[in-house]
Amino acid sequence: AVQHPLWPEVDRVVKQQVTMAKMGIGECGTGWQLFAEDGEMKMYRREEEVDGMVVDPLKAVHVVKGITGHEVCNYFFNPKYRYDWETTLEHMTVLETISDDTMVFLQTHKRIWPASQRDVVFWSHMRKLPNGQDRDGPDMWTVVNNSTESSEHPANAGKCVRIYLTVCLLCQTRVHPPKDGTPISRDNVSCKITYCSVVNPGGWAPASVLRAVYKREYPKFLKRFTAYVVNQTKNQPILF
Ligand SMILES: CCCCCc1ccc(-c2ccc(S(=O)(=O)CCO)cc2)cc1/C=C\c1ccccn1
Repeated sequence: AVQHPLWPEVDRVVKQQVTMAKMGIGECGTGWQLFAEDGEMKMYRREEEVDGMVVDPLKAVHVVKGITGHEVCNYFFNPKYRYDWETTLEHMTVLETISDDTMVFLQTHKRIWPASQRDVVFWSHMRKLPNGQDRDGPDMWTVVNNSTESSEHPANAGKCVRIYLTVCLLCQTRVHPPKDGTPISRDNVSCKITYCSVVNPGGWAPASVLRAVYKREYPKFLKRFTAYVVNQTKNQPILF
């Protein structure tokens, strides 16, 4: 089949992001600070600035009972659910459907005072990853979102400041088979979620405002999103 022009970049960025998401915090270089903790969820950030702008990389690790990596990635990737869980989303447009696992989105996010409103254009790709070492272990699933250009939606042409982001959601399903050989239920599955993101806020925004936004929004986002998946799947057959 003829390759889409974005495909080589998608494949390269996905492999690079998955490699980094798999690395423990200790292996990801120095300077990571634990800035939020809530039960199984741990959120780390590194203070980093590019051209005087805060681009603090974020890495969150969470373990959620009762859901699988395939289910988590479906609800994160599929646009039909996004308004249900993405609280800062004002508008989302699918600019292009490249394949059933690769799409291009335009999103405008609610204005966060005193900064100006932001928008973002990114490709999003969902993929099952071979689990390599232990053959019979459950697979890993990932969704990678990466900013891209759109000639129809040039950056900073309207009221919004264009942000640039790379996001990786990496999910590993864990199955704890019941001792008595009864069929596996949702009580026997859990999902280890690693969420990595680097957001360049585009135009200038005060470092204190950005860091306050990230500190408030990211824990809220991950808790809300995972609770949403638990609620959506609780009475459905398990999707491995
Ligand atoms: C001054 C404000 C600067 C930036 C505001 C902002 C805009 C967009 C985004 C953002 C965050 C995650 C994604 S995604 O993971 O790809 C899921 C799909 O929506 C896409 C966009 C982040 C943020 C900044 C903070 C912030 C943090 C967690 C939640 C919401 N806002």
